[in-house]
Amino acid sequence: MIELRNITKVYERAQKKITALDHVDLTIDKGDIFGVIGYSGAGKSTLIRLVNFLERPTSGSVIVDGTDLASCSPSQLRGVKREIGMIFQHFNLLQSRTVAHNVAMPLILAGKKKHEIEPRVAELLAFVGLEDKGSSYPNELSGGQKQRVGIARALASNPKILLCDEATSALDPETTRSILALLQRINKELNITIVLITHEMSVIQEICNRVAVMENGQIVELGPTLDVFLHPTHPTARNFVQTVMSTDVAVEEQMTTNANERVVQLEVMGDALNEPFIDLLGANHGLQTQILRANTVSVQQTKILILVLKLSGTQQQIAEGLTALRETGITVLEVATHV
Ligand SMILES: Nc1ncnc2c1ncn2[C@@H]1O[C@H](COP(=O)(O)OP(=O)(O)OP(=O)(O)O)[C@@H](O)[C@H]1O
Repeated sequence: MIELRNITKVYERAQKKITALDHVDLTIDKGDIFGVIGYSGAGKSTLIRLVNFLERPTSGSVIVDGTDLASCSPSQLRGVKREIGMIFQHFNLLQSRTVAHNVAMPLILAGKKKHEIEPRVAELLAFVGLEDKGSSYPNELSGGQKQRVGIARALASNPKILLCDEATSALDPETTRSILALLQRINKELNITIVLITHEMSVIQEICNRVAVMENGQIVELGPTLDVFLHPTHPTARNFVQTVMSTDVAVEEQMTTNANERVVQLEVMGDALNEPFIDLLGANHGLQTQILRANTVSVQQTKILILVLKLSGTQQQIAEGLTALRETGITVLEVATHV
């Protein structure tokens, strides 16, 4: 649906060159809620603004729905852009216009007639839960309500893609959750592909099915959100994951002094969560189990239990116990044998 091919973007300011994007390749599929995360200056805004050609690449191609944007005439480009809505951190509403007028803006600009605009605006306001706010002004609304107006406006021209530029960064956690739930509805009910940029891993965790981690204009980690959460490889990805869950196994946890001990990390999800697997390690395999650490985390409504266990028993008992765990569908990572 969206392809960025070998994109480099260099800004020139006062004869200084700043490489904001450095040979970026990225494919975002139809139906994705795709998250881009990175620290300030990583290149996230530049990347998202390329998708609707608010920025043009210095080199490389931006392909949206099969169309190479560089090859479009101005009128073709306007057509492509109409299919891409965008919402912003600071909402970008016209303060002197009513909520209804703000939502109607794209329709007015597209030359729609009043009798078409009014029912569409009412429908959009109802969709975002602001049916009674049409005649209010933006400064009479809360931050969350303002973002709902921004969302209604972005949806007015029936886009296929919605770009979200730090859309929840100015909102409190509760309001953030309600806006993220609205974005999920937009993705599911309206079949709109969503690309969002954020510096908060909790946003990625809540709604994104795939994520790219950026640093210094490059994508340093890319994959399904669950994979990146469970097995981040790049230090920056690991740092972001650690803002919402602990992943490192402490040094003391890795120490076992006995050849008949093994420290393992288990990742348990789905049906395996209902199994008495620790009891079975004792009952069926004669193993003693000490829980060193237990964490639960939810990624996109999937609950995961992460356990670090110290198992004590003969080598054979341990091997059989680990096989039984794997057969239950549990992922077993061996943290350490003995030192
Ligand atoms: N219009 C511009 N002119 C010059 N340099 C720019 C411009 N826009 C961005 N940059 C530079 O490009 C780099 C990437 O910026 P970008 O805004 O894409 O990063 P970001 O990850 O979105 O950061 P933030 O989270 O702070 O918005 C930064 O070094 C920034 O200073």
